[in-house]
Amino acid sequence: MNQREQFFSATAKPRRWVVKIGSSLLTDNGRTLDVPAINGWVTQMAQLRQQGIEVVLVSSGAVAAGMSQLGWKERPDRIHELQAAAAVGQMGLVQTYQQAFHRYQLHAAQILLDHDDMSNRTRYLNARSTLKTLLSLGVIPVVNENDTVVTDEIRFGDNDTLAALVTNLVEAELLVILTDQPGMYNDDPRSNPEATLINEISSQSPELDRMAGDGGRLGRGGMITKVRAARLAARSGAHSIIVGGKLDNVLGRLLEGESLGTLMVADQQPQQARKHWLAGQLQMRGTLTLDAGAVSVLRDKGTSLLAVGVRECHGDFHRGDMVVCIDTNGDEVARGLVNYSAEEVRLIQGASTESIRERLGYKDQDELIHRDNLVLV
Ligand SMILES: Nc1ncnc2c1ncn2[C@@H]1O[C@H](COP(=O)(O)OP(=O)(O)O)[C@@H](O)[C@H]1O
Ligand SMILES: N[C@@H](CCC(=O)OP(=O)(O)O)C(=O)O
Repeated sequence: MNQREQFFSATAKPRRWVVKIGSSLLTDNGRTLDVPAINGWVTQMAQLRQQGIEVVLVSSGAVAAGMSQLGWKERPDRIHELQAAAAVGQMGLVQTYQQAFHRYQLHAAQILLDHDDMSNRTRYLNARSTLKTLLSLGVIPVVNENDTVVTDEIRFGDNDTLAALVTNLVEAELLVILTDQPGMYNDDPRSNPEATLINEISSQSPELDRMAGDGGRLGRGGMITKVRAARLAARSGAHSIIVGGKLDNVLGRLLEGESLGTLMVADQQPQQARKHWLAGQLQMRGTLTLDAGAVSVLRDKGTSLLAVGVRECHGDFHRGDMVVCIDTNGDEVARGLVNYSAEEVRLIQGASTESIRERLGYKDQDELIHRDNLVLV
């Protein structure tokens, strides 16, 4: 069994996907949004949902849609004009998705993010909680770059990186990048007709850089940003597939394990990768000493950490910071992203969840560290 067959085998099918649809696909030759094509992908995503797959959609297309609404024929060079076009176009883009998902009784939600949201701990945690809540509600988040506040990303037209960061954020198992080519070739097929399609390759392979060349036409990110995206996604253990978005029922066929496009394999085991990712992502800001009961439920039952199980709190941390949890012997038990600041933890340590509001005057979350944000050591 090769990697792809293993990955899509009945028992191991990836359950959470990020699907990225690029500018080169979404626009009708760069002119306007290709609504029939969008309806087709929405149908496929609705079918994935019916099979219990959670889907986060990362969709480009705001600039192109805005250009068409404003009657612009050429993509402007000035950043503020691109930003204005994106602001106009984003409305039509989400409306198109909303209407398309509505046909399947599914709700779509608009999420606009920038890279700073991913490196700022509090924003990271908030974005993650919102996305995970939407997924648990069966809603399809439709993510795009917050083009009003970024410059480089809109200039380079790169939503591939954003899609990879979202893959890390929600710990998706698979990133599917739909594009205008059937997959990644060993050279740019536009300039080299001899180029051959790569079926499967490690995302770490150094050859990929040479093969990817430079940017494509409309989106301008080209294959190199997709290769980098696959490497970023691999940090949290996700495989990536770069594949032709116009292939008939492409998402359904991928789910069936059909060998389409290029599978870029994350070499690390997902659990290991996730552990490293969480631990490496953020600096440790504090230490919580847990009582024996908390240690045992964390280890044996995989539950969230509640305030009642915390005996001591050291360090000066904020909501969203990474803390290390130790037992009373000082041995490390887990690491995780904490929902309350050190100051707050000192007021609620040892207290029941019901009494948090009484002690603080408010309650943000029941858990001190949610199990999704906790990695056992
Ligand atoms: N090795 C390669 N394999 C496939 N496509 C390549 C390769 N190198 C460069 N490209 C170019 O990348 C383009 C896709 O990138 P881009 O236009 O940014 O798409 P998107 O808008 O989907 O992100 C292709 O049309 C192709 O010309
Ligand atoms: N965020 C912008 C541009 C993003 C973009 O084109 O990225 P890509 O599809 O990776 O080439 C938009 O929605 O138009």
